[in-house]
Amino acid sequence: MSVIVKICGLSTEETLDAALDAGVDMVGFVFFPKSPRAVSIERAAALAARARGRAEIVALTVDMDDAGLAAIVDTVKPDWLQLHGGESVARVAEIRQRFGLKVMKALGIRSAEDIAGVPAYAEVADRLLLDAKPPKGAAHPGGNGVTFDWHLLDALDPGLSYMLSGGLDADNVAEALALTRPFGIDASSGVESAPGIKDPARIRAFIAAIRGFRPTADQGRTIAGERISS
Ligand SMILES: O=C(O)c1ccccc1N[C@@H]1O[C@H](COP(=O)(O)O)[C@@H](O)[C@H]1O
Repeated sequence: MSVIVKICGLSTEETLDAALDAGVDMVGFVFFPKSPRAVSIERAAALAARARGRAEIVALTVDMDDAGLAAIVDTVKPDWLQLHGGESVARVAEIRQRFGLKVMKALGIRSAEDIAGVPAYAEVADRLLLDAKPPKGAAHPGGNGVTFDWHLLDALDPGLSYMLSGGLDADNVAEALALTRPFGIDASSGVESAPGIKDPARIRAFIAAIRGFRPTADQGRTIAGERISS
């Protein structure tokens, strides 16, 4: 099974088309007002309509209440809700139940302690996204373009499925893939020319780097399949 690719924070037709034409699997729209990638619900709905059937549509939210989530779900009609804040295990389960959509929970990783908290979320989320913890004082919990020590993921149960993000770009994604075993890869700032400005050439190069990655024999790498919670 090949690694799936998500490009997050798209906001224009041109860059959305570049990702779709390059074979992206998931496209993400950011509903976090402080982000340079934030889009209105109406803008996201138009972009989602353009992408539907070609890639899965992800609505990225941060500690959003039910009314805000309902407005996005009703108008954008995403396939996934990405929860990128401090949502508790119980809140993730509640959102999944209430909206009847697949839920991807993003978890920030900086230390071994952060790894210890991952399995509980695997019980309630349809997918996990392991991202770098934001630098101290960062204005948003993701999209900061920073990597983390990928070796920390060695401590995870090999059967646990996850997507990887955090500072990934065309230059470092092969190394990340060689050291980890993600189900999918997600990037935002690494495919931009400036914060919030996606770059079609960088999107193409990033997806080509992932599609062209071949593990060496001694890496003996396996990709864990999806773990769908019941
Ligand atoms: O992209 C954002 O602006 C954003 C804002 C708030 C929460 C999450 C956000 N992005 C997510 O973070 C990952 C990693 O970003 P990057 O590649 O390091 O820039 C990104 O893929 C989004 O899922």
